[in-house]
Amino acid sequence: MNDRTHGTNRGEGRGGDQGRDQGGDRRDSRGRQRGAARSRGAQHRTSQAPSARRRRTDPARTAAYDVLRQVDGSDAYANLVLPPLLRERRISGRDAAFATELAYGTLRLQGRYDAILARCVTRPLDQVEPEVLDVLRLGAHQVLGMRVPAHAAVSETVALARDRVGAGPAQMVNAVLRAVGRTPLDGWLARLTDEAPDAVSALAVTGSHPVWIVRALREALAGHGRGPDEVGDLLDADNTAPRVTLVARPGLADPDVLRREASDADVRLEPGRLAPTALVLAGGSDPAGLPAVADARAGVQDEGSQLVTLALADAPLEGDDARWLDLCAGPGGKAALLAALAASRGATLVANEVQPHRARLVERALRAVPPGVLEQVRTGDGRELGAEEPGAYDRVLVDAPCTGLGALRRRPESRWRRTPSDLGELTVLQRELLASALEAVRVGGVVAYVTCSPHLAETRLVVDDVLRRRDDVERLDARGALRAVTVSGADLDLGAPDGGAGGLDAQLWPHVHGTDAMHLTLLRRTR
Ligand SMILES: C[S@@+](CC[C@H](N)C(=O)[O-])C[C@H]1O[C@@H](n2cnc3c(N)ncnc32)[C@H](O)[C@@H]1O
Repeated sequence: MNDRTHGTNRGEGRGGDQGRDQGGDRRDSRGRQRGAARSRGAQHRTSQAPSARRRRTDPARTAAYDVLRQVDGSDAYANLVLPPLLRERRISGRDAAFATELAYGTLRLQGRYDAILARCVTRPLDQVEPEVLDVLRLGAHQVLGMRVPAHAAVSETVALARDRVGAGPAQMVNAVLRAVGRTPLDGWLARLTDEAPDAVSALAVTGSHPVWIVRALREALAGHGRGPDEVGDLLDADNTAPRVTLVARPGLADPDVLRREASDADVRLEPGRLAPTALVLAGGSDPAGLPAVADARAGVQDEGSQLVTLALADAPLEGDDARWLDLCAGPGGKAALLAALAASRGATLVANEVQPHRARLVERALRAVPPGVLEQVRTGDGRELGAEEPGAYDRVLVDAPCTGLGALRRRPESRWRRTPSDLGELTVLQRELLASALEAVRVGGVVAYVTCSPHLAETRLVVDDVLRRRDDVERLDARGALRAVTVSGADLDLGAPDGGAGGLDAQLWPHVHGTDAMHLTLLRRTR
């Protein structure tokens, strides 16, 4: 047992502080809304006898519960369900932050909490009603992950249980959460580690990831030139809410001007650590309301996504540099950055996307781009584009559909939904899209193969397999290209050159770079 095996203190600390701070001025140290009891009391004192008073549940906790139910019951995505729900119920500011940390944190750490709850509930967990189980998970996260004092977490969660699942289950919730709270998190993690059959299972249960993902991440770390023992830190990073990062699209928004505008609107932005286009939210209100974001001169975008896009745009190229293609463009984050860069070079962009509704999102994302730069948003299968337009483009981006194992921190439930069988279909599609891109690029032109997954089957193996079938493509130095676009002086630790890709491919990591685990391979058509 070691720090890594527990693998959670760093992430938990951050998540915990965040959760508690977010309870700040309108939430007391028990994670309760300040003033709520008083106003509730006033309301009830006039109309009801004490015995008839029903305790109103905290709106933030109720919102988090409703998100969990929709994720579990309707296969919804938490990050699509929560924001409109908060808006609808007029939950804002620190209450919204509390609800967000409670919902997302509970989902991320569900595997760990289920293992702990299984040791406190008398029947097997799969025999507990899903509604009750979600209440228990929310309670466990408050007690063990958010540092809401156990007595407050228990009483608030019991009130939620009474409101949503009835008095009987509420008693059970009370007993179970008291049992959970009797052992501190470190004690639980030590016990789960001791009781796990092997080291990988111990990491999986304490770090709250499925075992197959832990295995795949260990292999990816080793395969991309890092120590497999870093996996504990990686799981921690996956369990920590990512910082909100904006892109100031070159030529459309100047990062310094954007910072000043943001500061006037009570949004504190700091320069990104790695990408010259990146600004990181350091405090204040939601940046979505900033004029530059509202009119698409800037947008929310992970710093790793910015770096790989900048690297493609700056990769050395001889001859024409006039037509660029984004083969898998929806919803348009990278296409918008590419288009802004293309505008400054006198190039044009075709953005292709197979799903019509996502193609419309691409159009929206590119609405600030000067006229004439966007040639077309093409709605079609990227696998066919190479044959339709052979040799027609100077730079091509293949941001391939993938498992998203590199972005687990921002999709709280996805680790529990993905299965190893997803890989089969995706990796066939990835090969076909890359092959099509290599047809669409001109001789001498550059293709960037990008995934937000570090899985070797989706990165190295796809590229190796496609290249094995042809002798007209060379691998370029993606690591050098990434370094060349990184803020000067920043330490872009890309690990040991990975032998399989000739030491040329680049892999970013949440625990090293603070970005999603973006993969970048750069290729050139030689003839
Ligand atoms: C990883 S996402 C791209 C993200 C995008 N580049 C961005 O930065 O906003 C992959 C996209 O590929 C699209 N896609 C899936 N199959 C495709 C195909 N056969 N041809 C073109 N696009 C496809 C998906 O609908 C999805 O929008």
